[in-house]
Amino acid sequence: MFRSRVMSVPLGLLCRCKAREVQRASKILRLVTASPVQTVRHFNGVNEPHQQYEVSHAHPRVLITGSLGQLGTGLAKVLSRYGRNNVIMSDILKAPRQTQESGPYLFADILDFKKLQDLIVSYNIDWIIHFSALLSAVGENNVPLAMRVNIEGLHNVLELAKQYKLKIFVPSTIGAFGPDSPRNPTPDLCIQRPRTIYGVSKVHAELMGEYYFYKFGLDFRSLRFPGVISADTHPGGGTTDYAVQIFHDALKTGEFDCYLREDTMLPMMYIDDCLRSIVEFMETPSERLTMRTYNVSAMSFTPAEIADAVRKYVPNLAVTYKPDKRQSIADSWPMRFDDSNARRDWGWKHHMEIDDLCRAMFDYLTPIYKDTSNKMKEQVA
Ligand SMILES: NC(=O)c1ccc[n+]([C@@H]2O[C@H](COP(=O)([O-])OP(=O)(O)OC[C@H]3O[C@@H](n4cnc5c(N)ncnc54)[C@H](O)[C@@H]3O)[C@@H](O)[C@H]2O)c1
Ligand SMILES: C[C@@H](O)[C@H](N)C(=O)O
Repeated sequence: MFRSRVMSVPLGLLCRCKAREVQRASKILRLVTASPVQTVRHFNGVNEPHQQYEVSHAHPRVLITGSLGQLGTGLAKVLSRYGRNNVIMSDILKAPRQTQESGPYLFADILDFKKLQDLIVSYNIDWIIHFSALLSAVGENNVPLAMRVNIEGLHNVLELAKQYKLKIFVPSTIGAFGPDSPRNPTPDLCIQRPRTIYGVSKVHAELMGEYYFYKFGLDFRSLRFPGVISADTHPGGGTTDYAVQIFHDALKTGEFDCYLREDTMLPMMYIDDCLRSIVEFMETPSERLTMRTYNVSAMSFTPAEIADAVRKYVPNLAVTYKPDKRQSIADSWPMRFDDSNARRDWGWKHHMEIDDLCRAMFDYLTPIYKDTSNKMKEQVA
């Protein structure tokens, strides 16, 4: 459970008070700090107030970097249980109106150390959830940028988390393993020689975080995720994106071109399980963790298997397989994940299997595509 920070009594106030007044002053301060909700003024670099927000002191204040991506959008909603203004979303993109209206959203480039420092101090941050990254396929297309965002960006948040004693979560991935790792199943501890800049940057993150934990006592936590599947946001350019695209194409055209071979088995997870794992892991007391980086798993399937599952909803779906350069990335990744350590240490359990995932995707997407097609018909008529 999160323990709220103890506010210190200002020295000047104490010196001026006699004993009875000291007691009275501390009582008042205790009352003020015990109050679960306070209005906090945030200041920008020129000492102008940003805005006033009601923040809950019973819960951590969380900064999410890269929060407009596939995972951040969902996690911000899940964490709103900590209080609407306890979750600070940040990214380098213009946020949709809905995000801007749902709580604090700020521009923050992960490469800008000072700006991040300003946010952490001004918003009195307790936890950082560090999502900014270039994923596997886009990373291979721009290696220098991937090195900057995924490696330099990580250095910035690690150093700030150390400086301000924050708890920090940095996701890792099945992509942190390579062709020399055991692939079926892949355990937590084994050889890691990934062949993508994305994978290399994630091994770097795991090792740096663990180093900061042992050297400086930083509460660094990481989960290695499978390919994450969600309906409300599009994935950001990974090798597992096909498993989201198939649902959209099935509903839009009934035809799907898959860039992986039909027998390419990869670990996958539905977004709700993924987000729940982050919250449960972050809320686990440190003493229960025997490691700082854990595999988490849900299911594994091939493109042929997900196509069959999708055909229960779109029976005439036609799929063609045209492997491209993402095939060699997928061929170097785990086929199944061994997550027994996460299950043992902090009780990790997935809820969704392949049929649950298909139901959830169609429940969300079918009305949207029906609505779009009705509107198009109306326009033509
Ligand atoms: N989605 C998955 O399948 C999956 C699986 C395993 C691990 N992960 C990890 O989870 C994290 C989030 O993944 P995601 O799928 O949401 O990614 P995403 O690509 O959807 O989102 C990443 C976000 O980072 C932002 N970003 C890029 N450059 C930035 C910069 N310079 N400063 C600040 N923000 C910047 C982007 O604008 C984007 O919104 C990543 O670290 C990723 O490696 C994702
Ligand atoms: C697996 C994960 O890290 C991401 N979806 C990718 O394919 O790059």
